Amino acid sequence: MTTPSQLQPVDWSRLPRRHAISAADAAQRLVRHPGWAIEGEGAGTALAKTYHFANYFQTLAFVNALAWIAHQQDHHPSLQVDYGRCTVRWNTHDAGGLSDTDFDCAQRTDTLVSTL
Ligand SMILES: C[C@H](O)[C@H](O)[C@H]1CNC2=NC(N)=NC(=O)C2=N1
Repeated sequence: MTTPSQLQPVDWSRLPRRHAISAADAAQRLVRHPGWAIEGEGAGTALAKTYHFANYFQTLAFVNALAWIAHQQDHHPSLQVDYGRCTVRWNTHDAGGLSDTDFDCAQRTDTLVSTL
């Protein structure tokens, strides 16, 4: 039987360094990410989107699949989980705001949802 300890380790050293991007730059990038919104300000600025699901089980299945992306990318979103929806907020605390990684992970989240 395969257990999590037998999975290949993720080589996080290959991930790009994370730099904060300006509010103007973030607003420009947002147009390429339908349904996502920029919330908050300063270090608390986040890229947010709410996804809707048929029931609690499907919502949690999404959360578990997203956990794999978070693990691979070494980037961990804030999640608000309700019965049939989940709000995902990407923010880079290391950079004190938004970074390329947040937009990359937003795209990965959309791609995941499109395959569920
Ligand atoms: C040491 C570790 O790589 C860092 O703390 C990572 C982990 N996960 C992270 N997740 C998020 N959302 N932002 C970060 O800056 C971040 N940094």
